[in-house]
Amino acid sequence: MDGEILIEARHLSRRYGPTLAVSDVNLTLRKGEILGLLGPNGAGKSTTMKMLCGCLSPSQGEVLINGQSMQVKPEAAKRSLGYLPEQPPLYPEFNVDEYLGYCAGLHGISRAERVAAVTRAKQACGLSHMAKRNIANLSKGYQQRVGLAQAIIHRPPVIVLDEPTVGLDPIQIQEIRALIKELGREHSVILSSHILPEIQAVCSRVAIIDKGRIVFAEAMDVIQRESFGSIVLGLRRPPDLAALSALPEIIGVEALGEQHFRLRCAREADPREAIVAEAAKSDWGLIELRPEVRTLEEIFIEKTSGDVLAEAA
Ligand SMILES: Nc1ncnc2c1ncn2[C@@H]1O[C@H](COP(=O)(O)OP(=O)(O)OP(=O)(O)O)[C@@H](O)[C@H]1O
Repeated sequence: MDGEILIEARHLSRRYGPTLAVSDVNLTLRKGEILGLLGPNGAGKSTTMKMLCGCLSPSQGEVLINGQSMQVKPEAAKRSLGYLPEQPPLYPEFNVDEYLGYCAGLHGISRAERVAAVTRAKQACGLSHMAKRNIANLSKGYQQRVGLAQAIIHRPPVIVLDEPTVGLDPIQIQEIRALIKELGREHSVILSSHILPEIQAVCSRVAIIDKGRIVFAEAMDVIQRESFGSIVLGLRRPPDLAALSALPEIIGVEALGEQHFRLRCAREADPREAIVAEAAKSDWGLIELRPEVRTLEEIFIEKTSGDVLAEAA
């Protein structure tokens, strides 16, 4: 994707004393993207999000928001950014209008423009009918909507959401995911989560973080296309492996048994037709041809299995 780059993290690292929580992370968020930062507990998601938002200084590296360096020009960088931390910064004794008006003021929105800004944010987050309700009396789902409304009150091009559905019930989770997708039409979004279906439901791209490092990053549609990354082939009269390796767009061959093979396909390739044609021509006796689906879950477990096993233990 070639959209304008709105967040660029370059070689970000962060230490807490002896703990290296984030190590040499490079990330980009482009216009129009919803990027999911997925990782097991303790992987470094929150630390990364805090550094992206300028709430925590990196031990090393740099963050650019809309071309402005968070380290050199934090005010300019923060103007382009809305942030919903894991614990939303709500004042329970305020009503929704009061709180959002206060947040608008913090973002430097003039008094004359505040009412319009609050109205717009309430509308975008489905809060118009809750305007006079005290935040303390709202359900957790509606409190999260208020958290999202404060993140977009100054119409930033980018919003950063740290674990936005934690602690919500299943219906609230569906609603907040739908709302994030809706906000993604107007804003580019980066959200962190340790919930795979969340990333699958909401994001256009995923980066997996494990032990402070980005171990995988790819567009969702490529993952779905690439889930077709290999083919299991069964042949009654197989040739030698070199002949299978020579098939078009095959980049690796593994024998699964005497008559079964796993063929790894080149990125975005679909060599099925060519394989069938060659098998017929060379009389290999084709008995099976099955694309293998590699789900995000499998990729996640493969890339983070150490942690998952440790957690299970
Ligand atoms: N203030 C701190 N002081 C010391 N260590 C910290 C601090 N904050 C985080 N850590 C450690 O840094 C590592 C990364 O933590 P972080 O909160 O960024 O991970 P996370 O992926 O957001 O996890 P979770 O999903 O559990 O919130 C963990 O080992 C954590 O214990």
